Amino acid sequence: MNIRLEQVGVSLGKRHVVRSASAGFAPGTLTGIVGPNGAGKSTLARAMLALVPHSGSILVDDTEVATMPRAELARRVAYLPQGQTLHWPLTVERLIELGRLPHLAPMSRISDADTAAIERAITRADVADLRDRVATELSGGERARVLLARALAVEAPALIADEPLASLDPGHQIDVMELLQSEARAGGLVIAVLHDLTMAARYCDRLVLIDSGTVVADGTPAEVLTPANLKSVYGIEAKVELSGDWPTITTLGRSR
Ligand SMILES: Nc1ncnc2c1ncn2[C@@H]1O[C@H](COP(=O)(O)OP(=O)(O)OP(=O)(O)O)[C@@H](O)[C@H]1O
Repeated sequence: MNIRLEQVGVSLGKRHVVRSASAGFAPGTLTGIVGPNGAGKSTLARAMLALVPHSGSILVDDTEVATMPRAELARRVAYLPQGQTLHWPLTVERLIELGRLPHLAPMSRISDADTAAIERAITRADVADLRDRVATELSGGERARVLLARALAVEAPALIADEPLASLDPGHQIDVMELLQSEARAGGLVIAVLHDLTMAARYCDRLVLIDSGTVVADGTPAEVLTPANLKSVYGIEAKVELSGDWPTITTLGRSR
């Protein structure tokens, strides 16, 4: 499975939120999409799920996403949306079960294979202790892990996670990044929208840096997270050390 973006544009209202974005995503790779607030990261992720109309082309294995039947796209690309609110007081287990919906024929019940996938997702996202809780009563971090479990339950060859670390404590941030990395190591195509550059540098194989709706850098963390890029895109002065296995970034302050 491959995802390829060619000259993608997205307009919301009168605003050109994504402009001429081109990038390719391959199996076995954890790619971080980074960039400042409002850069267009979530919009680009949503375009890859055909949730907003786009110009240019977004190809999933040579098929344009806009023409792909919704259920097929949902089976091929799992999606963890940003900051989702829950409206129904379902148990955690029932909520995670919803991840199997793209696999179910109309009016059919979940199969043993679906149950096994749900159990794998519960284990991988470390939410077994929450399975009988009512999802609307969870803390922000607990909810984030449960929603990740729902996305994992799809067992799609690709996963797009929009800010999967939001509201997580440091330990669970590491757990989630290790989980995303292991999905990629197992052959998955994994894309994560991230704000934490240290986590992005440490765990991602590749980073795509977005600014004002445009891809401004695309490469290894060391290639992308340069002091010059951090200054021009985020407006910060930062020290980048390349001595270890991944670049470490110390933010020194706003650039003047
Ligand atoms: N429905 C909409 N109509 C008009 N503009 C919108 C709409 N939705 C989002 N935008 C604008 O599009 C731009 C990109 O938004 P997007 O959510 O993709 O950014 P982002 O990079 O994910 O930001 P953040 O890091 O803050 O989550 C922002 O300026 C936002 O205000």
